[in-house]
Order: sequence, then structure tokens, then C-alpha cells
Amino acid sequence: MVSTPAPRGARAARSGPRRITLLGATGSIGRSAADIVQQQPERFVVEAVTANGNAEALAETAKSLGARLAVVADPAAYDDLVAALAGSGIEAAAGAAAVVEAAARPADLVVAGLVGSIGLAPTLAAIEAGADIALANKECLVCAGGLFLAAAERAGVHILPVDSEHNAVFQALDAENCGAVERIVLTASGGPFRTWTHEQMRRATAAEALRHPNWSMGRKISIDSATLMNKGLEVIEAHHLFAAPAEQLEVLVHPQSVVHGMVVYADGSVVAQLGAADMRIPIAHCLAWPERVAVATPRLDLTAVGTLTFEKPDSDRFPSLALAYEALRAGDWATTVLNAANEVAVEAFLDGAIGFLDIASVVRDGLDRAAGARVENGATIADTLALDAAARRYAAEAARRRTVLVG
Ligand SMILES: NC(=O)C1=CN([C@@H]2O[C@H](COP(=O)(O)OP(=O)(O)OC[C@H]3O[C@@H](n4cnc5c(N)ncnc54)[C@H](OP(=O)(O)O)[C@@H]3O)[C@@H](O)[C@H]2O)C=CC1
Ligand SMILES: CC(=O)[C@@H](O)[C@H](O)COP(=O)(O)O
Ligand SMILES: [Mn+2]
Repeated sequence: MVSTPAPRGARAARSGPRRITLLGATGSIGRSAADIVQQQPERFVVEAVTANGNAEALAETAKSLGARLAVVADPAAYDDLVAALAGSGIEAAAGAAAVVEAAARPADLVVAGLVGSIGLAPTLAAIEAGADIALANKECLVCAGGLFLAAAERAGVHILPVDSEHNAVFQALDAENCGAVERIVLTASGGPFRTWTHEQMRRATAAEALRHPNWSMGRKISIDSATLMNKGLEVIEAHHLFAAPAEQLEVLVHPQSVVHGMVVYADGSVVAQLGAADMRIPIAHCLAWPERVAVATPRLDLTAVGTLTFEKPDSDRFPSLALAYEALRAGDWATTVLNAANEVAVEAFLDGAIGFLDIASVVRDGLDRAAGARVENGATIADTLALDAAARRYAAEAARRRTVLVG
């Protein structure tokens, strides 16, 4: 039976400001979260902010939010961070272990805004330290969904979905009638190549693939949107968040990105969440949940939008979505491999080493090779990360073979 990741009333009513940590504070999600926090200084206080190497931007964010601690994952950025924080009284640290320690500092809510399975260790540390998670970093669930949610249950914390489609479903899901849910529908914009031919996509450049029609996002998710792998990752994410089998999860292409997700009930009712294409809206929902907060975000003007359209995804031109359904049906090992291979393939495409259509081929090769090696579901996070590492090696080799073909 479908379920909600956080039943209403599960979090005590707010008493005093909520302590927040932002992982990936300099990224697209991190900046949107910082904007919401800044709009409600009496509601939120900031414990820690983290980034990779973007020391100056991180220091600015830390100062404007009044954070206690700022951490860069890249040790080479430490001196710049210390210099940029001079005189502020904000503590500085560097290194991957320091990011994990920052995530584990006492907080009510940690915004998981890292990109890729690299976010797994710090987000798990936050869970184990007892913080609720506002989860944008969907790769945590695609890489290790079962173990991740088991850790959350053990710690008694909530995973609040930031991803716009999942946040929409979270809002549309009636916790008392989960048994009457027939289907969950995630919408997809279709990405920048929705109307492109196969031949046009074969020659697509990174700059073209990064030009999302509706959302302003980081580079990795923008490429995932262009291949429709983003929607595939989101189907797996929804499977974990809402305990829904693949058969209950549907994707509809909706080029306007106004309806973000829908729940279809057994009586024929369809409950949808709509909003402007701005991540500050679902982030504000998660930060204030179970309350609602008044924030300055773009308002949806349906008369300006005029027409809402929906179409079936084209699995011939966009094979990545079908690959994700296949992995979901195959088991946890396969979604771990799918995610890792996709991360490698996207990076290779952004580096100009492989073509756009090669991304799905590299993921296909990674899944086939892992199946041939009879890999098993990870029983622990360490096993899962070992499988993630093996899949990265398979995918890197597959990408190198494609580079030779392309070059
Ligand atoms: N952007 C969006 O609108 C949406 C994003 N998501 C998901 O949210 C997550 C974040 O996406 P997005 O904000 O677009 O990504 P960005 O690339 O914009 O930001 C990534 C953040 O992570 C930091 N980072 C990168 N690598 C490391 C590392 N090795 N160690 C520590 N920190 C690191 C970056 O720091 P630095 O700046 O120093 O490089 C930056 O702060 C992804 O999983 C994405 O799929 C989901 C829905 C919508
Ligand atoms: C904003 C958000 O949640 C993204 O995941 C978005 O959905 C990407 O757009 P696509 O629908 O094109 O994948
Ligand atoms: Mn999304």
C-alpha cells in the first residue's frame, strides 16, 4: 500500500526558531533554501553551511545567514574560506569528513542539496544525529533507498520531499486514504529536446542540453532532464518515498511544468499540486512543514499560461526512462548501478568525451555488465558504495569505448 513519508502531526508544533543546516549551500537548491531562510529570520537559525570548492560564495552565504560553521569539501579551498570569513566569528573547516561532521551537528532540519551519491554519507550522518531531512539529493534514494529509509526509521526522523514532483505528491496525498490510491503521476517537462529528432539529439552539444525550458538548475540535473533520466531517477525516488510499486507510478510529459504531480484515487478523483516553476515553493513547504509560511515566491498566473497539455513520453527517443523502470523492477543492485553509471556518463558528456545519445548507452552497458557479474543487493551502506564504485569503473570503461567510436 502507498504511504506518506511524513504523516501530518508527526512533527511537534514549532516552539522557537528551527535550526537548519544547508548541505550544498552554494548550489541551485542551496541558494533557494538560503533565500527562504533569509525571508523568515525569526523562524529559522542556521547551524552550518557546506560547499565543495566555492569558498567565497559559501562565506557570503554563511555571513548573510549568520551560520555558525562553514565547510568546504575541497581542502584546497580552505585558505580562501578562512580569508573570506575573517572577522565574522564563523568557524571554518575543510574536507569530506568535515562535511559529514557538519551534517551531524545538532539541527532540527538538514537540507540535502548535494548532487550525486556523494551526498549519501553526510545525509545519513544527519539522519543518525536525529535531524529531519528536506531531501533534494534524489541520488541518495536511487543509490541506497531501502537502507536510507531504514536509517531514517531507526532514528525516528522524517524525509520531507523537496523534489518538485514528490513534494507535489506529498501535498496531494491524503495520509488517511493511502489505501485508496490507484496511481501516482509525476510530470516531466520533456526537457530541451522534447521535439528534437534522434539525429538532432545525436549531435546535441552540452550547451544545448543545459538549456532547460522551464527550470534553472545545476548542470547534472539539467542533463538528466534532457535525457529524461531525471524522470527515471524520480520514479525510483517515488517508489521509496511513497512505497509505490513501478506499476503505480506513471510519467506524463507536461511541457508547461505547472502541474508538478498528481494522485489518482480509487473513486476517480485526481488531486494535483500546481505552482510556478520555482524551487523556493517546495523548499518553503518542507522548511515550514507542517505549517505554511508566507514567502515571496513567483505566483502562478494560469491566465498567462493559458493552456496545459499532457503527452506520453517517447521511449524510443528517450530510452533512459525505460532503463530506470527496468532497474527498479530488477532490484536495489540495479538502481545503484543505474545511478552510478549515469553520474559517470553525464560527466563524460559534459566533458565532451561522449555524445548525448551515448549517455543512455553507457548506462545500458553498466547494467548489463553488473548483471553479467551477478552482483547482489548491498546489505549495508558500505556494500552499496562498493557496488557504486564498481559501476563507476564499468561506466568509465564503457564511456572510453564510446569516446573511441565518437572520436
Ligand atoms: N536544482 C534544482 O532545481 C533541483 C535539484 N534537485 C536535486 O538536488 C540536488 C542538488 O542539485 P543542484 O542544486 O541543482 O546542484 P548544484 O550543482 O547547483 O549544486 C551542488 C552543490 O553541492 C556542492 N558540491 C558539489 N560536489 C561536492 C562534493 N564533492 N562535496 C561536497 N559538496 C559538493 C556544490 O558546491 P560548489 O558550489 O562549491 O561546487 C553545490 O553547493 C541534486 O540531487 C538534484 O538532482 C531536485 C529538484 C530540483
Ligand atoms: C524542479 C525539479 O523538480 C526538477 O527535477 C524538474 O522536474 C526537472 O525538469 P524535468 O521535468 O524536465 O525533468
Ligand atoms: Mn523533479
